[in-house]
Amino acid sequence: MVIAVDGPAASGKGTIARALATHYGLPHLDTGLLYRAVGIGVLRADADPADEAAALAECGFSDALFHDPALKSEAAGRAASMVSAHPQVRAALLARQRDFAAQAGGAVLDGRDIGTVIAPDASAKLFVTASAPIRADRRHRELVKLGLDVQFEHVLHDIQARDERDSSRSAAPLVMADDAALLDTTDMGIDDAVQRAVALVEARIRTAAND
Ligand SMILES: Nc1ncnc2c1ncn2[C@@H]1O[C@H](COP(=O)(O)OP(=O)(O)O)[C@@H](O)[C@H]1O
Ligand SMILES: Nc1ccn([C@@H]2O[C@H](COP(=O)(O)OP(=O)(O)O)[C@@H](O)[C@H]2O)c(=O)n1
Repeated sequence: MVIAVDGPAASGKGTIARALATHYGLPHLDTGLLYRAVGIGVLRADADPADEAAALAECGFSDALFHDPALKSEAAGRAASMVSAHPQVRAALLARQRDFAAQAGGAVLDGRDIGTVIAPDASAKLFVTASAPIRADRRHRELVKLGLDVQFEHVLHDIQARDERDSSRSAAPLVMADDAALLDTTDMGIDDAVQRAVALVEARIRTAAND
């Protein structure tokens, strides 16, 4: 079984994807980490994330980079959002994600284009969202907990800029797949959101079994 979880920044998609992976005993891939790894590579090379060739040169990173705390920073998120708009970068990272989705037994992946591009035939697709101020509040708390000195207004502005960039790019923009179930977590705590996500996946599986 493949479960696709997409949505904008700090909507809770990673939390939900991890919980679904535990619930169904499936491996999980946070695909945002791939774009963050390229973004941080570009920044460390003192290059411009808007430069497609410079971004493409950073696509050969190893999985070890996923554990680098710098990937969590706002700067990495911003750079990731810029490098992810380059079609050649998306193409370079495609096989890694498709291979993960195709492994025996299935997988859970979260990102922006899982249900539309990476795993269009996924058994269940969720599109997780929440209002921008709520998402900014969650991300702000997360960054403060990590010991980073960031202002709420700055995080909100960053999230809104990323929403705009991710939704308006021509290569695999952030859009809800036609056959995805919408999960708005604005007024839900984590436990409620996870319970609702499991219920939506179960409903999807039941419908598929009856088809
Ligand atoms: N429903 C929720 N209510 C409150 N906090 C949440 C909820 N879902 C996630 N969070 C918290 O918000 C932050 C961002 O969640 P995360 O799952 O990483 O989002 P995303 O993967 O969409 O960027 C984390 O600190 C997480 O614990
Ligand atoms: N499948 C994906 C995952 C992330 N991304 C890009 O990578 C950036 C960082 O993704 P992320 O999932 O780590 O970000 P958050 O939602 O956790 O803030 C996003 O703003 C997107 O531009 C993408 O284009 N496609």
